[in-house]
Amino acid sequence: MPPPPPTAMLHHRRFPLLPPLLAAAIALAFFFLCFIFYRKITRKRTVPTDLKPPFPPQRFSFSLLRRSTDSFSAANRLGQGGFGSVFKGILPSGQEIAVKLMSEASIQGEREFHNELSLASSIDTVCCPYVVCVLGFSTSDGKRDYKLRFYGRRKKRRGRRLALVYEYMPNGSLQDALLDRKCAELMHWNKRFAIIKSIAKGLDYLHYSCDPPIIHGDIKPSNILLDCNFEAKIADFGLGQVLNREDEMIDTFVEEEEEKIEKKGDDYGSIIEENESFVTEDAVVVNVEQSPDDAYCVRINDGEEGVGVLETSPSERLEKDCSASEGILDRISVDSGNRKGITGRDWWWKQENVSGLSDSGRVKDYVMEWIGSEINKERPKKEWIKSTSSIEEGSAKVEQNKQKKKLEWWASFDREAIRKEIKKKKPREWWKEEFCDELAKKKKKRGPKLDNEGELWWQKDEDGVPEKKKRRNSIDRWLDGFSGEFRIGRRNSQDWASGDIPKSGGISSTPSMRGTVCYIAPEYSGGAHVSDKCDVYSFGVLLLVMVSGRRPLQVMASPMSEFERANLISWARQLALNGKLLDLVDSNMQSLDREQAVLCITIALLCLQRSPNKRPTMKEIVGMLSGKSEPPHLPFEFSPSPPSNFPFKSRKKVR
Ligand SMILES: Nc1ncnc2c1ncn2[C@@H]1O[C@H](COP(=O)(O)OP(=O)(O)OP(=O)(O)O)[C@@H](O)[C@H]1O
Repeated sequence: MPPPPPTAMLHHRRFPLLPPLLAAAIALAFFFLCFIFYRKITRKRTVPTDLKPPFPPQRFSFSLLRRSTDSFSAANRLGQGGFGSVFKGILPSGQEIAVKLMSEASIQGEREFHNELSLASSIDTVCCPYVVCVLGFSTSDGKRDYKLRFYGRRKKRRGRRLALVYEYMPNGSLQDALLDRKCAELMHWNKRFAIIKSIAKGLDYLHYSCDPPIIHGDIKPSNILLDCNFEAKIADFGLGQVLNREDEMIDTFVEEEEEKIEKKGDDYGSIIEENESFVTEDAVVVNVEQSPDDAYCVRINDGEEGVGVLETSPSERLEKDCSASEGILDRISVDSGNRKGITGRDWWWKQENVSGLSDSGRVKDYVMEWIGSEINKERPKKEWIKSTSSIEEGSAKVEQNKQKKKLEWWASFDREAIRKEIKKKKPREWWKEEFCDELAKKKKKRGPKLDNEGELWWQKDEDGVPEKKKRRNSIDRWLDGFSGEFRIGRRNSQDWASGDIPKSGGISSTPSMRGTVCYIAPEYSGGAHVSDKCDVYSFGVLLLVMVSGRRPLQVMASPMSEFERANLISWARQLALNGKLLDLVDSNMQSLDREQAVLCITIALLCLQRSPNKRPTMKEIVGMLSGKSEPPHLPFEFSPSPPSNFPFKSRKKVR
């Protein structure tokens, strides 16, 4: 009898595939481990080692940001903006950072993300220490972000997460430090003047030294951040745009034409004046601020159907309809009936902390009354404020005709023809010689911003391999889709209008109007091209806020005495007319330099002129502030003693 085969031999015969299967499993495990090891290595590369500018913003891994901010904990939350929250984080190297986590649902947030990154590559924060440095960004791919549910099915946890990483600014925003915390450091004139100069230099850099030049588009105290020494830097380029000098020239041309028509007494000219001056000069009705408990706010908001709503209280309100595309005001009415419920348009009212006003309901009434009287003062012959019914019945037709006429007039401009005309008449304008030629020279020296394959720096992966050569995910395709918008330097207004999601969660900004109401230049709402003079206007408002240490619209506890000061801009103009500019200065200010304070207010009034052409450039303003150029004179209309033979009429159009 033959001996029984050894058990191993038996197994071998029973499972002939076992050895190759085992070998395959070991090989697979080996490859898997290699893959994990490779991922670890490549991930490590996404943690930038040297975060000292200049450098193009780097890609951070989302998990690193999550770890450095303690999972975006509430304790690390620095603030909340329109497109998401900002958190403090500490990198493994010990470097402090601020991470702006874009809100998941916000389309505008995605735009801001893209915009900020596109523009960040143009800003050299070494040359210009007055701009907050964007250290990097992170895009987490939602597809891979799963969590295991208890019954074993995998569920998508969240979508794509976008984050921007900035240098950390320990003293937060100017809004917070000056207006809310009222930091002692900012009560010294020297500090405030230094901040003013820094902001001016920052804007000058953006307008004239950046390649390409940039319009910030949203200058306001909450976008000025303060470092540990209370040095100011400009932040938040979410609404920034590349400056297009040609468009600016066309605007100048159109403005000149408007003025010609106005001089001729054309009816249409007066329509523009009415519409624009309402926004500009009676800024009280369009001002918006996140109010403190004791402040009173009036807001214009871009509603769902492109309707601008001016609200003064839930019970009384001013309402103004705007054309969604042009922002043309065509109807204004006062509804003085008692409103029981708060409609959708009253959302902002609910958002504001109105509890502080409850004991001073009279304040609202006074403000309302005052707004009415101010508007009546401005328009003594024309009944601007009427009951809703009377406007609808009586003047709807007239308004419609005016509106039609205005639209026709605008449509009559052939932009291409104008462009040609301008080039023919003035073939080499200063801006071409000084600006375009300089740009061309710079470009030659530095080489193009795009690499050989026409890719933007941030479209490349962290290891430098162009993204095109790799598998592209949805974020990349999306980013590509938007990039053209910035190269041509303009945004389509429809892009904004279609956003629908109010910035600041309905608190402070309105992206369809491209700025923050109250700081926004009047021509924004008139459908004009965005120019650097829009930043100049916002800088003017900021100057007044810095000198006075208060918000642009605010009524304090005692309504009657403070009443005429509610609107900072009107009040400043009034003081200028009375020759009492220094009354505007913050009463808490220490070691005031009166000459510098007067200089600042004068510059502010120059910046706040209705016509963008009349406003100084940021370069001129820097010259004035640093004493290199002649101190400016007040705009003639605000001069306290006009020649007696001149029929002076402040802020009013002679009709
Ligand atoms: N780099 C930073 N360092 C320190 N704090 C910051 C930094 N960036 C933002 N913050 C804080 O986060 C807040 C929110 O900033 P964010 O730019 O998102 O919104 P905002 O400018 O206040 O509002 P909006 O989005 O309407 O313009 C700021 O007011 C500031 O206090």
